[in-house]
Amino acid sequence: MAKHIKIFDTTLRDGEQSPGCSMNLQEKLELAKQLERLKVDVIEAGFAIASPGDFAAVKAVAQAIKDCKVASLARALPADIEKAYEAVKYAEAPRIHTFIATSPIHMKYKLKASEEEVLERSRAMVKYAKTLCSDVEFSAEDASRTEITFLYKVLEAVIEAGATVVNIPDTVGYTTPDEYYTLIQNIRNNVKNIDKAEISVHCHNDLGLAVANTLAAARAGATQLECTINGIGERAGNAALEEIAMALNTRKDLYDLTTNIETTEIYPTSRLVSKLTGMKIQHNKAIVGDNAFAHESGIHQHGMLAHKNTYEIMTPESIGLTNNKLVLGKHSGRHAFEERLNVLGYHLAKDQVNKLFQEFKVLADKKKMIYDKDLEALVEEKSVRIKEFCRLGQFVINSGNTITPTATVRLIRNDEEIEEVATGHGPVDAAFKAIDKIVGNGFSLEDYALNSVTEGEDAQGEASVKIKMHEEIYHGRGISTDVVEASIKAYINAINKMLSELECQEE
Ligand SMILES: CC(=O)SCCNC(=O)CCNC(=O)[C@H](O)C(C)(C)COP(=O)(O)OP(=O)(O)OC[C@H]1O[C@@H](n2cnc3c(N)ncnc32)[C@H](O)[C@@H]1OP(=O)(O)O
Ligand SMILES: CC(C)C(=O)C(=O)O
Ligand SMILES: [Mg+2]
Repeated sequence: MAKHIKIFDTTLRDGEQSPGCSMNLQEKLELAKQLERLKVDVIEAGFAIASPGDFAAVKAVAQAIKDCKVASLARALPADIEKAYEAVKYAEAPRIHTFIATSPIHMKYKLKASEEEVLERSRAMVKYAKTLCSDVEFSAEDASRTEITFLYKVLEAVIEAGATVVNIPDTVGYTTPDEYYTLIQNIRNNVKNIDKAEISVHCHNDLGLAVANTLAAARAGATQLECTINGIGERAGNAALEEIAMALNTRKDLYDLTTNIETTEIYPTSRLVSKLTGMKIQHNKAIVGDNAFAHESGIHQHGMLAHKNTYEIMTPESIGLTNNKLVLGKHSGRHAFEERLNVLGYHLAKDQVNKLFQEFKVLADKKKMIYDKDLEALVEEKSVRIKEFCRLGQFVINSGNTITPTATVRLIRNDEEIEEVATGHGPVDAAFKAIDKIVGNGFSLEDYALNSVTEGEDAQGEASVKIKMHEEIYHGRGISTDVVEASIKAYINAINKMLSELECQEE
């Protein structure tokens, strides 16, 4: 009988620590609901004390999620632990996740604390967390570089203090599969009362070994695996949930382990994370990359035609990927349209689907073929998860290599038309400056990129922008066959997101 192993998703906490990957409250809620559909066991929703925005997001996730445990990270400090509990206490199954570094280098230079002090603080803070919450996870940060007998001592102390889960992080992605296997096995064999707690592992990808290390730990008897969607996370990222889940699923013969993961929700979740964070998925990424199920060469195609198992060790359908190329056209109906949106990770209210369906028909009249990426761009641009504070009326650009680029932009705000003119370094810069004049500034442009969304002469250009206000980043996307129009729409989209978030915070 296969053993069950738990999946702890930290996309909303460690994943969000990826540079440029921050999400706002609505986005975090949307992702948490998708993680619930994916059936992860634990959602680490954030680090409650890090900022008021983080606190609000952890609390909102705790209130919304019914079927997963919800955790908040906390340093081994009373104020952190209190804040974490204040946010997660609304969950059906709340967890406080407290941590402290145990390696010599972290204790000496970062914490400036002796082994005795760290041991005592670990014990005391788990004990304190237990007075608030019955489920307490303790992480020995940088465990893989910790002196082993000290690690045993700390783990014994926190288990005695009531920790329900002990996590053994490879914080800096330093270990290797053989070494990590032995570490987990040694912990199982040498730590007193280890069977009273779950053994969790948390791997980073600095050497590209995060998933391999996680799987080695699973074989050695770890009972909880920490990971993120698309492997996003601090530096080179965390172990990728989709790779772990599909490795365990595909190699049941080897691991004999089962998870609760609903694998057909993997692809939608991956797309959603990419959209929300603005972090593109490399084409050759395992499981969820564009090429993961593409067969280019003749011998492979011949093999596939003869029998799919010649070159496919899992089916695209098993991760929720169905017919990912040409999808819809102008004769498609609402049901097929909504079904495709679900596959792409968008679960929208009926009125939102109806609104988008009208837009889709307009696009389908212009474009012969509608691809997934056209649909994603449409949803993002039409901003179904945010309020439309302002929208583009019209714009005129005067540009060339011998004149100063000038833009006239007219926006519609509360049915009022407002027009401004500005010059810039190029047509896009001029248009953004004209928009700044209308909406006022106080935010800055952090990033701007332009890509072709699909192939062919009617391919659409997709602009993506990131703007920053009060340390929060807002992503905007815009799509058009005209790249200046795409850029303007992306900028307005980001501004609308920012204004929606500010309105939410005021409520
Ligand atoms: C491995 C990981 O992923 S750890 C999680 C990383 N995530 C984050 O850091 C989230 C974002 N962080 C933040 O917003 C801020 O760093 C905060 C709010 C948490 C803390 O901010 P500040 O109080 O300004 O402290 P700052 O970040 O500069 O320094 C960290 C302090 O916490 C201490 N500290 C670090 N880890 C721990 C711990 N686990 N337990 C107790 N104290 C700790 C450090 O020694 C330092 O203390 P000092 O101020 O007495 O020197
Ligand atoms: C806080 C801990 C679990 C962490 O993220 C790490 O050590 O990488
Ligand atoms: Mg980490």
